Amino acid sequence: MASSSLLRERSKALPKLLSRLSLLRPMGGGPRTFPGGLNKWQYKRMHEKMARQKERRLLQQEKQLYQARLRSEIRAKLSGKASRDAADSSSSSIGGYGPMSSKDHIKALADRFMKQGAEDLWNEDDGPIRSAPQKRPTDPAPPIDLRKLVIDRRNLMEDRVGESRSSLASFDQRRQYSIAAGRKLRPGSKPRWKQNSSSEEDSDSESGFNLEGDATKMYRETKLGVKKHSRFSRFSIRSEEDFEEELDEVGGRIARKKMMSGAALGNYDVKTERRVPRPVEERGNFAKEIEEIRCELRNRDSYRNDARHHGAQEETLLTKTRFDECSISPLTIRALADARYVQMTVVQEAALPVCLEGKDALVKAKTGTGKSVAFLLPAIEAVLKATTNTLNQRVLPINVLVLCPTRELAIQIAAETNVLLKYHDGIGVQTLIGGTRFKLDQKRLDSNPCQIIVATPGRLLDHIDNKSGFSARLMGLKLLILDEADHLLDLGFRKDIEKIVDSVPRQRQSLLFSATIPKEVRRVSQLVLKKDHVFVDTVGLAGVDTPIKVLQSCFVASHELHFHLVYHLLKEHIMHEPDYKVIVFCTTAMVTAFMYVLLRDLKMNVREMHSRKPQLYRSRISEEFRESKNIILVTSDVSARGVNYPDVTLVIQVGIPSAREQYIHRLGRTGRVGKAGKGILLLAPWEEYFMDDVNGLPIEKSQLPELDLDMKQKVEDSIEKIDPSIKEAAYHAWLGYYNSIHEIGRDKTMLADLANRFCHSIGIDKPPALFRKTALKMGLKGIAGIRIRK
Ligand SMILES: Nc1ncnc2c1ncn2[C@@H]1O[C@H](COP(=O)(O)OP(=O)(O)OP(=O)(O)O)[C@@H](O)[C@H]1O
Repeated sequence: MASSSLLRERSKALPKLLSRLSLLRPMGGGPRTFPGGLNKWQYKRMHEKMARQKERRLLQQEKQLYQARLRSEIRAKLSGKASRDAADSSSSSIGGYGPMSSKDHIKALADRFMKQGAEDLWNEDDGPIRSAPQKRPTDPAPPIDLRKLVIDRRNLMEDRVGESRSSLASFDQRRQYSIAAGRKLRPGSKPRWKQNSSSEEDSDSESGFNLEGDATKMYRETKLGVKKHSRFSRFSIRSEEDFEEELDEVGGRIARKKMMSGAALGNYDVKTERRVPRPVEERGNFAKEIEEIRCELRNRDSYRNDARHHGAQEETLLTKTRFDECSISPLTIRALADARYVQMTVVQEAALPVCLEGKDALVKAKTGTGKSVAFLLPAIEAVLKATTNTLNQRVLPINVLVLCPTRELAIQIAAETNVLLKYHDGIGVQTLIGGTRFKLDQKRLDSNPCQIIVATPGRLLDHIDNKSGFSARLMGLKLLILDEADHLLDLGFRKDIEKIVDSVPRQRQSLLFSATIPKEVRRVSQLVLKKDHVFVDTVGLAGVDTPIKVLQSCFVASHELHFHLVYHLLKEHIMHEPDYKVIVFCTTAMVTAFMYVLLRDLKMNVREMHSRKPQLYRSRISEEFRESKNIILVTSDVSARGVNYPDVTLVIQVGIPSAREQYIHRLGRTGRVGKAGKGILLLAPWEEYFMDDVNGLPIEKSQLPELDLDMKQKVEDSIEKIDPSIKEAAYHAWLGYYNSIHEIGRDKTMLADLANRFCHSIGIDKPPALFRKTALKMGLKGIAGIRIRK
């Protein structure tokens, strides 16, 4: 018995032994298996990938060291310490100023990373973040400086005079937007396409980043307060630092000028420029002046509202500048004319000169104002320029990469590119987006090589990592574009963007576009942009971020009434708008699914779109909604940004948007290209705090309408009929969404209570149970009102 079982064991072990031996076989002939059951090629590719990753890691470290060193040198130079250090240390000096001692270098690095707000520049490899030293609580609050208040008031008066001028200018049909640039245009100078030939001096100053030249020039210009004007006198041109400072100054003027990036130069970038107070006798009665200041401040808001009101009538989108005035290919101009694009929009007029010049730019313009064309034209020019140099290359390089946050947006931009490429036979564009088969992408790339790729970050990284030869093609990249840049630089996408930026050449032009650019994004934009990039802002600090012709209102009602209200508002709108086209935004995919089923049951012509739907379905619905009238699209945030559905008459947002920016983008699906539109925000009473986040936007709080009893009953009957699994999924999704919102998610007991109220509103009495793991992850285990699955 024993010997037979031994025999059986041995016979089992034999195949394993043989497979191990096969690894040791000499090279040549016959199939071989490698550890993990990989074949030879998979094994080889795995090793190549690992080697690439290692190389990338090393490069990254080296890059960081280099950049840190460079920053230290700049800092040392600006503080004048370098020469002393050079004298102290025996090491050689570069260009007249020596490197810092290692001690100073470490101190400088610490300064730079410990600066408040530098967390975004922190890298995993840099080690843990420590908070900046806090101000001691015992520090007495600074006394109110009455003199400063009076001086501030004078500045306020100046601002007001400036504003009334600009408002007059707007009556004069002139747009106001600002370009914050490292290089400034001279008074009366023309944009590139208007100049016969650029002077040598100009091209010298633009070539490369001359540390000394640029910094000194910027300093001189900022210090002297030089404001230069281009041919487009309506552009106010400011250095980026001016702009940053202005942002900081909103709450009251600070007599300081910041130079270079605060995060990069530590304290050395702060120049103190004292305002000289006027002698006392000149100042008159302080008390009276202070009272006037108060009055001024009170009036200021109403004055701005007035200006906005007038602006609403005056805002025009198209400028007098025509596309054929700018130096783009005649073939593109023909295509533009075919698409009936003759005059430029404001953002195109402002951004094209900068982008065509080859400068890095961060561009902010309202939703629906033609940003896509503003970056696609330079994209085509970049390909044309690159093609002349790459005619004989065996592999066709990818010259332009456009990154978008959503698949629908990528498809739309590729379609728009094709419109502009109508007469360019040799140039192609392709999309790389999730939700399609990877193999199909590969086939398309091989059979139909293209120079322009429009991609979502995840799928692009798949190709970089897994498609042999793709990274090599990316080495020909000349222009990187981030559409909806603030979203792409958000935490959700940032890591992917960092990886993509690491996979493309450093010598490239980068353009970032969005309708919203929060301050924090301006800081991290340096992940992609060069330091001397240009900031083109067609909205301006005093401007409103939303289209002026869109009427915005807000209803506050308890959850139980939300679905009834949505139905009522839709009915009303349909009655008054024969060609209605409505988008209803919900907080999550599953809440969207619930809303869709409800409205469908209420016999509305409704479609649904969210991330849980297959890509083919999403594309079909997107196309149908674009082409149709008298239709309602219920959607999650997949449709919030960039997608251009023409003639949307109403946007309803149910529940709080994830951020102010998201509110603006969702609203921007209506009122495109200067058209009129309507936006309604529907909040529960406890969500009303969001109104502070959208402070400054012209949203009017509206009275709740009387709800018809029959209609109420109808909605309740429909809710009753909805499948319990849809309701359950909606509850779970709702809980997840609000848990992730800081203001609500931090008080778990309250969250559970609110979730129960939502539960009632969708017709469930008892909240559905959560998986133990999910509850743990969400920090909801053991919270009253949260049920856990047994
Ligand atoms: N010069 C032009 N003349 C007329 N129409 C234009 C012009 N440029 C763009 N458009 C139209 O403007 C509409 C909006 O353009 P686009 O989608 O590029 O806006 P956007 O600024 O990118 O909006 P969002 O911020 O929502 O992404 C499109 O329908 C486009 O066809």
